[in-house]
Amino acid sequence: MKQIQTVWVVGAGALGSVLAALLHLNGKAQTYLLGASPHWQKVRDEDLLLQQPGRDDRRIPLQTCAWDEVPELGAGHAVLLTGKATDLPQVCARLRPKLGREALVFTLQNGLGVREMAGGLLERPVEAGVALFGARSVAPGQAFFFGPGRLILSAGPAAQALSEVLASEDLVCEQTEDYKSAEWFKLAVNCLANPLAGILNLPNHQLISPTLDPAKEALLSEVKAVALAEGVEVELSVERFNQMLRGDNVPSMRTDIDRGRPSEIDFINGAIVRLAAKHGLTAPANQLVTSLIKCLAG
Ligand SMILES: NC(=O)C1=CN([C@@H]2O[C@H](COP(=O)(O)OP(=O)(O)OC[C@H]3O[C@@H](n4cnc5c(N)ncnc54)[C@H](OP(=O)(O)O)[C@@H]3O)[C@@H](O)[C@H]2O)C=CC1
Ligand SMILES: CC(C)(CO)C(=O)C(=O)O
Repeated sequence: MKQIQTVWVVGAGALGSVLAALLHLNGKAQTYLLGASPHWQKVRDEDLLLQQPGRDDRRIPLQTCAWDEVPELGAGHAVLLTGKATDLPQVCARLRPKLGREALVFTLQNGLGVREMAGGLLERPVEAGVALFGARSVAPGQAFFFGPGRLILSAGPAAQALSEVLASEDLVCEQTEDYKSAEWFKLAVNCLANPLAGILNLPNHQLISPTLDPAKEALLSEVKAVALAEGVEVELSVERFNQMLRGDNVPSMRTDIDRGRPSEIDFINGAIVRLAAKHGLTAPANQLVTSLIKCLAG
């Protein structure tokens, strides 16, 4: 059986910081947070402040690693790609020279085709998972974890090995043989939550307002039609979406707009528009939010 001794969490954002903290708290693998941002620097200098609704704040003494400190990564090492999909080309270019064939690589990022893109850039198979929970960093050195969460991994020995070191009562790790359905389910959630939060500047618990249900229905019906054309049935309804997104988190696309950096829209609603065209369908609602987000964030 594969075993993971060391985890390199690549991408020191909200998701990466929370995962690194959970790994650290489990204590089953040595964990390093790899990044370069002001947030990463603050964690390096002063630890991570982990905040979780209903829990006391905790300071987590995460080990950090700068890009020029990364050693050769081989057997027993796992890399979790957790930064923005838009940063993958630069991240993979830095990572590739360090990666031995035996190291495991997982992408836990949102967006369609991210796994294939990472695999192409790294010239190796990449495992994947979808993170069904919210995370947010509102100030350097701090991260909110809207847990407990679920992580659904593509089934296999690598997923088993990651679950051994990552699973806890705060994060249930599941495996699925039908990863495509899990990926599309999460994509559908993101196609509703992310552009609406981005455009309207609303947290999750306001996105569930019935006033927005027609907009969610319009987006979701197009996502489902495109998914069907791709051979996937998406088992999401607006009702289920409204039950899922009850927390205080603000979807990550809003953070992109607030920080003035490119959004992941091309991997989310933009992917629906492209695939609709490929199948001779139209996706006007997804096209609309894609152009609005591009106007706000690029
Ligand atoms: N946030 C969420 O709830 C969820 C997010 N995801 C997905 O996870 C991936 C990462 O998203 P998320 O963690 O939200 O992204 P963040 O916006 O928190 O972080 C993205 C990158 O921004 C840089 N960064 C972090 N903090 C700061 C700061 N204070 N100032 C300037 N730059 C900063 C980091 O760069 P560096 O690494 O170079 O240090 C980091 O990798 C995306 O694909 C997203 O869609 C998936 C599920 C839930
Ligand atoms: C599910 C959601 C919307 C978490 O809030 C997310 O994946 C994101 O913020 O990108």
